[in-house]
Amino acid sequence: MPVTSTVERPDDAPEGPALPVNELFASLQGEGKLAGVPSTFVRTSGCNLRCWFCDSYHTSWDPTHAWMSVERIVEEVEARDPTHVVLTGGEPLLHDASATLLERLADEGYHLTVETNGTLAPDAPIDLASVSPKLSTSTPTPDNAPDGTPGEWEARHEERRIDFDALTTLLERHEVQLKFVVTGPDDMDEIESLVADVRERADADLNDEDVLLMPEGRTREELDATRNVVADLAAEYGYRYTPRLHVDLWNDAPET
Ligand SMILES: C[S@@+](CC[C@H](N)C(=O)[O-])C[C@H]1O[C@@H](n2cnc3c(N)ncnc32)[C@H](O)[C@@H]1O
Ligand SMILES: Nc1nc2[nH]cc(C(=O)O)c2c(=O)[nH]1
Ligand code: SF4
Ligand SMILES: [Mg+2]
Repeated sequence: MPVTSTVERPDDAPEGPALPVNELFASLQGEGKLAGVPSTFVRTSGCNLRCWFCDSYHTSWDPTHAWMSVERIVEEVEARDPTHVVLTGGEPLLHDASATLLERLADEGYHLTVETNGTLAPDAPIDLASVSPKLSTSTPTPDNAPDGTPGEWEARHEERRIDFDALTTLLERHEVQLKFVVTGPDDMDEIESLVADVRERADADLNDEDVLLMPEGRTREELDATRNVVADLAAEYGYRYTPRLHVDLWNDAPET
């Protein structure tokens, strides 16, 4: 199992700014306040966290990818003729070249969403920062980690998962949605406390309608166990519920 937090750049990577790309595809935005909007997705590989439930295993626990120059990525995006582009991962903001890509895509006039775990806040043009801070229930343990032995990742994940400086910087610079992966009612105290802390520290407002509860689940069957529980929690606490449309529609098949 790889234990690197980023992915090595090989000698034969393209010259200049380039990114390790796990997949690039057109679909509907499945999550958040833009759910349902046709969008082109660029998924980078490599993550600084290791959520036990990560639905993108091949960008975190076992990263696979091809290195693509930023110019080639822009061409592949243009070929799909989108209005909305979503940069995701893995953790896309780990890579310096993500800012370069976002600048190039902003020049082309696309609406840019970045899906991020909220531990990094580089200066980059972002129309919607879709921030998913990781709760304590995301931490890998020997019982739930994909290979049963999280080893050093349990401590590393726990230490890194919340960075208030990054969270407040994102909120002050961009339109933000905070999208929590919810496993059940026991997550709510932590969410309430995190939202209160962010509000206290940030020089920008965070409305309840921009706090989203998303059911944990990689498959339709897993969502069957969480969807209604989480929808009821959203109604009870006054936060927004977000579905996982790509799981409901396509069971999270690759390139959806
Ligand atoms: C694979 S992550 C990539 C972006 C970034 N690393 C992050 O975690 O926000 C994309 C989105 O999927 C969510 N996600 C990952 N695994 C999930 C699961 N098993 N159930 C629900 N959401 C999940 C993340 O919280 C995030 O909102
Ligand atoms: N359709 C679709 N919508 C998404 N929204 C966020 C995604 C992600 O993996 O970041 C995602 C994804 O993987 N597929
Ligand atoms: S932060 Fe995102 S990409 Fe990284 S392990 Fe967690 S869900 Fe997966
Ligand atoms: Mg996904």
